[in-house]
Amino acid sequence: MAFYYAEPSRTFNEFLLLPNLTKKDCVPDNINLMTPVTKYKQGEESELRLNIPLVSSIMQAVSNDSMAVALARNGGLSFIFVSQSIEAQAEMVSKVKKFKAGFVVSDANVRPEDSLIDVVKLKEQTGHSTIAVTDDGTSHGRLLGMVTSSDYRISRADYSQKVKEFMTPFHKLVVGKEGIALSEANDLVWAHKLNCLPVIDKEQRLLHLVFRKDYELHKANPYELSDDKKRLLVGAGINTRDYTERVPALLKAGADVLCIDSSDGFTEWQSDTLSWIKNTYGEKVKVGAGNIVDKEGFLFLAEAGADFIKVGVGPGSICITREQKGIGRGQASALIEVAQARNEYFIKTGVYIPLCSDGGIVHDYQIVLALAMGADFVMMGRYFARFDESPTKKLMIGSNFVKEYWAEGSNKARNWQRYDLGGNKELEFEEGVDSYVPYAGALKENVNLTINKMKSTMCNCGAKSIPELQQKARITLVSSTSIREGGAHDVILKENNLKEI
Ligand SMILES: NC(=O)C1=CN([C@@H]2O[C@H](COP(=O)(O)OP(=O)(O)OC[C@H]3O[C@@H](n4cnc5c(N)ncnc54)[C@H](O)[C@@H]3O)[C@@H](O)[C@H]2O)C=CC1
Ligand SMILES: O=c1[nH]c(=O)c2[nH+]cn([C@@H]3O[C@H](COP(=O)(O)O)[C@@H](O)[C@H]3O)c2[nH]1
Ligand SMILES: [K+]
Repeated sequence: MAFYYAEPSRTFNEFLLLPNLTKKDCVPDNINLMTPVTKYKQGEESELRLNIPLVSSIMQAVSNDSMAVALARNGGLSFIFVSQSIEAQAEMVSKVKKFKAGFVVSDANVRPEDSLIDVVKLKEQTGHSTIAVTDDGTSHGRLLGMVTSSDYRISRADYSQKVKEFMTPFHKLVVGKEGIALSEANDLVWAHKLNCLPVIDKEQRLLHLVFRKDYELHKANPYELSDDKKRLLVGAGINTRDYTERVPALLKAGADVLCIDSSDGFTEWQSDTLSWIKNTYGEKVKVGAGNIVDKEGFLFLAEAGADFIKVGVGPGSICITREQKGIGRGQASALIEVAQARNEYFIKTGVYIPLCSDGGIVHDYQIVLALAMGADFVMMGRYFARFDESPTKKLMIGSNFVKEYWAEGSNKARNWQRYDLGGNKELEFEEGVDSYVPYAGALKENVNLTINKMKSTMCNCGAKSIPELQQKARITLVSSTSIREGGAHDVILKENNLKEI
């Protein structure tokens, strides 16, 4: 006979946190959001920790290198999406590892023999008006000059004119030498009234550009997440098919942690993948697994060697897996049961396995709720897709800006070879939708606001750290009428266009 759960499965929306005594030192400045990513033994510390408990989803529409850089600079971590070729994914990882704050790789480059028309086209394509002239037209070729808008006048221009005739030649450029510190580069920018300083190596090859306008961006990032060589941390998704080739390539590119990306982690595909990684590399390579929604799934992946475990089947904003396959569980119920299993496992074995709550976060407070329920960090897709740094197009719909956001199980994402499951194409069905999300601006401002709100909630709960919150939180179910009580009610909201009379 089938097994029946006694309780219905519940979502984050059905719970609230109660205030605990807030002591006077429990203020936002004193709240520590550091959290473990990978498993550790009792009395030891996790080898990989986040400064804020947020990671971005393993999705084409969310986690590329620009998202990874922005998020790591603010204390969280991205897992670069796996639904692309091994080479392309490794290249993204490598870009994050090579990132140096304030030093950009030039993305608009020409050869001296190219013409003004090429410059104009390139400017249109990239949106950048500072163009490097290198011997081979690549971003790391030998630097021969620079072109900016002030070097030519479109109205009078002869489009066939060669770049070498109007560029600012190398001997007139102020340049920085390889190894220059950002502060020194900025001093040169200011001393010579430059807009851009090229940095070159001993062979005069172009390495980076340092822009005056980026100066503001170089302000301290107190949460920045980096390794012992001051390189940003980055994660990468893997699948249960091509891991013998993908994992070595990602590690070579510098990935700090891996995570198996799947809707269903309770499979022998996953235990095989984990075994292969641990047998090949031992414990030094860290890999998360999932997704699961119950104690059985947790224990299976824990025994298989997962360094962290991801919880969530079907809660995501773009997910239709529950509708399509009838598989899933309310995210709160899933997390509560898995967290209890994790705590029991810790008591029994002395090994603490961090949990990641994946999908379904709609309000900032729900992040705190997920942490209070036992998650160590949360993975979000919709949240991050809204920002400038996500890989998707920003569009105008009506009078609003939106960004594209599509599911990994949508046809759009599946136009990628791993979805050739060998079966009849006509029998395939989508497990996610293609959508838009409201555009929200830069990651930094949004994450700062979210962190501020989370700290405020934690102050009410009298918890100065995530472990303390997990210990102390008091959580209540809410009835549907108390949800109504929680919003503005029985008043006429002013923003409802009441004109003054
Ligand atoms: N968290 C969620 O609720 C959901 C997430 N998704 C996302 O969609 C994407 C695709 O997820 P899935 O379809 O679960 O991908 P998947 O690659 O894990 O599984 C696809 C299919 O391939 C099979 N399979 C896996 N490894 C195999 C191997 N080595 N040999 C033969 N067959 C194998 C699986 O059993 C499954 O039928 C992921 O990005 C996932 O995160 C999709 C649905 C729900
Ligand atoms: O049912 C699904 N079908 C899909 O095609 C799909 N693609 C992604 N995901 C999962 O959704 C998470 C992001 O959720 P949010 O947008 O709510 O943050 C992600 O982190 C994934 O766990 C999918 N789930
Ligand atoms: K399964």
